[in-house]
Amino acid sequence: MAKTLADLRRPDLLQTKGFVDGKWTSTPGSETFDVLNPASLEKLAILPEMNAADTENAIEAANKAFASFRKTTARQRARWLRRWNDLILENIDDLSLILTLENGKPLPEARGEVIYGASFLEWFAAEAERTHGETVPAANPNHRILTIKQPIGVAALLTPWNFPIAMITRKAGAALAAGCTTVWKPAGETPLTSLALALLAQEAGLPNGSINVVLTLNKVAEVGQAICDNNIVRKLSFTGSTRVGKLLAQQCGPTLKKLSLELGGNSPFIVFDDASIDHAVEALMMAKFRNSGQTCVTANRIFVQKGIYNAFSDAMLKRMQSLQVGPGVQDGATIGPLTHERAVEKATQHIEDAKRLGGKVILGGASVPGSKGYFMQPTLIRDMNPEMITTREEVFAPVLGMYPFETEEEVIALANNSNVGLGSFIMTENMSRCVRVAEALEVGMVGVNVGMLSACESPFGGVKDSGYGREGGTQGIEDYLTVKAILMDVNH
Ligand SMILES: NC(=O)c1ccc[n+]([C@@H]2O[C@H](COP(=O)([O-])OP(=O)(O)OC[C@H]3O[C@@H](n4cnc5c(N)ncnc54)[C@H](O)[C@@H]3O)[C@@H](O)[C@H]2O)c1
Ligand SMILES: O=CCCC(=O)O
Repeated sequence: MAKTLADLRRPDLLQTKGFVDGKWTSTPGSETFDVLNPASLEKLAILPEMNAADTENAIEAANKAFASFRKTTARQRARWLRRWNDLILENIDDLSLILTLENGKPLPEARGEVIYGASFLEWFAAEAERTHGETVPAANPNHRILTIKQPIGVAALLTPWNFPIAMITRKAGAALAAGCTTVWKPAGETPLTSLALALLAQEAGLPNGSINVVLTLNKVAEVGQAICDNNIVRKLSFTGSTRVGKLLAQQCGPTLKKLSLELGGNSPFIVFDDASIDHAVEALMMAKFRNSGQTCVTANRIFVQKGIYNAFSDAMLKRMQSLQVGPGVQDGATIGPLTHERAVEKATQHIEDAKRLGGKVILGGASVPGSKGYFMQPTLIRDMNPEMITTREEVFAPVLGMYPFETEEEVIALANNSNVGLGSFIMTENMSRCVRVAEALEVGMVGVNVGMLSACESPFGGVKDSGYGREGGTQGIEDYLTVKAILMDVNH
């Protein structure tokens, strides 16, 4: 029997209200929205549509809490984060199930995301105590200069639907470790995991008001504007599309908030003639099909050198034929539904466009007929060329297009011919080439003979229209800190 919400060991992890100042809240008579299972379109929960006034209350609560939270010791915050990490891992079965039901990803992948998400809490718990200042040699012999790092203030954390657990822990772990209090706005499609995380954070002892969760699906523009306009919010971190990232950056102009924007990508995946085919195929399976292709760093343009093109394409076809499309709760499913309907339409348009411009579909090529949910067949297209839409736009679906190339210089130019620069992947046994190409790519991250760029200890982020700021790594906490210089006259 496929699992449902009735299988939760702790039914209280399914919360259906906003979370403000440590209390579950909804305004009586307020509008509501439905959270749907993208595999079946069944309703999972009905949540309150929160509005600008609710958002202001959440910001006020975070501000009130900041007065005392900022003074807590880093060690105390680290203890809370570690306890939160432990509680998340203790409840991994329930969190994975809620994640699979609201987002669609297969249960084993959901478990992977829970572990990945929790790892940011453990990482930032340790980083909390490493936010050292400096002593600076002063030019004036009577002066001494120190720097200290302090929490920037209330942080607004806006997360997408593709990694609803890991994206919030990556932001909130850093913010709370730094001593900031937070207002979360999860994607309306996948808010249930954020609510479960907030509940566990409260159990871990994090003080009231340090985490507040605002819920909306249809009033997202109003809530987003209320966050941007509010002077109390000193930091905004957003993961999502470049379009919305630019809008938020404009809206935050008047209040000069510090921003972290982790936006769209268009990752090149480059296979050179000297690559190990088996290894490159497995790396591409990971880079392309994680979360059914809905990852900001997903391999989007697969460049394969001519000498290996046919052999690689045959091997990839064979490997892709083993993928199993199905609801994420179904045993053996490796490709779940896409998270919303727009994604199926977009992928279908990309496939039709590639066909029209000479691409050859050798596997899949359409949505899954007769299914209620948002299922797309894993699709392999050969003979892609730069005129096609997927060369410029991320497809965000299990659709893989292969482009032939001849030389290293040519593929670097092709890879860099993009307005975004987030992830990239290089497959080769030649280490000198790895270094040359990695240095030449205009991106924030390069995977060399790996299909995964994600690790809590590694800085994650992009260049160009992929945004700015880094999450994770030693850099992640810095985005939530300000440096204060203290200049002293020691002969006074
Ligand atoms: N970088 C990523 O991880 C990521 C995540 C989601 C989507 N995307 C890209 O964006 C494309 C479109 O997906 P989408 O339509 O869900 O992305 P989107 O950018 O519209 O939505 C992402 C998040 O932004 C929020 N949002 C939307 N409008 C907002 C506003 N005015 N103010 C504040 N928040 C707002 C949404 O609620 C959601 O939480 C995808 O196909 C993909 O290419 C990238
Ligand atoms: O899609 C955005 C983030 C994915 C990741 O952290 O691996």
